Amino acid sequence: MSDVAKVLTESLPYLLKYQGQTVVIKYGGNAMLDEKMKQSVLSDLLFLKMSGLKIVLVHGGGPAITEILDKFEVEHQFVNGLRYTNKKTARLALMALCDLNKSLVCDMIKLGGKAIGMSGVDGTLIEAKQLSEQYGYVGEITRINSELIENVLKMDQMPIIATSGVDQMGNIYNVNADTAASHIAAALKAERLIILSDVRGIYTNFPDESSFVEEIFYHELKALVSSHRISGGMIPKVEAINYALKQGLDQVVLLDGRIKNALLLELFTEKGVGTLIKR
Ligand SMILES: Nc1ncnc2c1ncn2[C@@H]1O[C@H](COP(=O)(O)OP(=O)(O)O)[C@@H](O)[C@H]1O
Ligand SMILES: CC(=O)N[C@@H](CCC(=O)OP(=O)(O)O)C(=O)O
Repeated sequence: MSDVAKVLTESLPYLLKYQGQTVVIKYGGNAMLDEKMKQSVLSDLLFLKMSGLKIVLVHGGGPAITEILDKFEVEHQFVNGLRYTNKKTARLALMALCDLNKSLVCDMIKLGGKAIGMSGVDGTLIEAKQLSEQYGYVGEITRINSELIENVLKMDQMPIIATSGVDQMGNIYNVNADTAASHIAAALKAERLIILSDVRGIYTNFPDESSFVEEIFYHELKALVSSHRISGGMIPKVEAINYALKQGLDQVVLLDGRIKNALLLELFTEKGVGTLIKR
């Protein structure tokens, strides 16, 4: 059998396994910076959709938000991995994320796919309230309009979601994209949540390459946060993973969005390439 035929044949059990399953993919802003890799990730997402998976793409855009804030000379800083946000920052974050959102939709169309881009503000997709005064207009999610996402999926379109939130008074909140992805996965009762970042996975002693782990239990991950071996943007990810696992997902996978075909290797081969976090 040729190598190509072998690969195709071996993918059959996975195609059957994932048929009709909902998979939420969180695509981080740092992993999106390389244009070539971005196109490759989008092409893998389209491949997965055409293979019968219900793909929901939730994206971040930290670097794009930073760029726009710098351009408008708005001061910004991160506290515990979350960006302190005032009213102006929340609007500029929405602006940057929506711009990115539409460019992802255009890229998907160019690849031959069908996608609908939405922010969490549209249709109150992500309803939020103030998390704490400490962070200003950073949102804590109070409800996900899962019906809206399900309807988009029913239309055979890929939902692409920018994660700003809104409250009943029309106030805009800056919602961390990992947090949003975990709430969306839980609300949709998704089979899987995959977080695409700019790191191979979890390191028990970051950045020591030899401390990379293929599998880890959540309680072990939590211990790494307590001992300060997990920091920065990884902190909201750990919180998000906790939420998803508590809400019933069996596992969450952290993957390097800069590895070519990481998603296909993770879903369609025996051995994944990232870190699997279990309950
Ligand atoms: N123990 C750890 N293992 C892996 N990454 C870690 C760890 N502690 C901190 N990090 C940092 O977390 C970063 C991922 O978070 P972030 O930059 O916010 O990504 P994204 O833009 O994908 O949301 C990694 O690039 C790494 O610098
Ligand atoms: C509250 C908060 O920190 N919001 C994030 C929202 C974007 C995000 O989460 O993007 P990444 O996934 O690329 O990090 C921010 O302002 O950067």
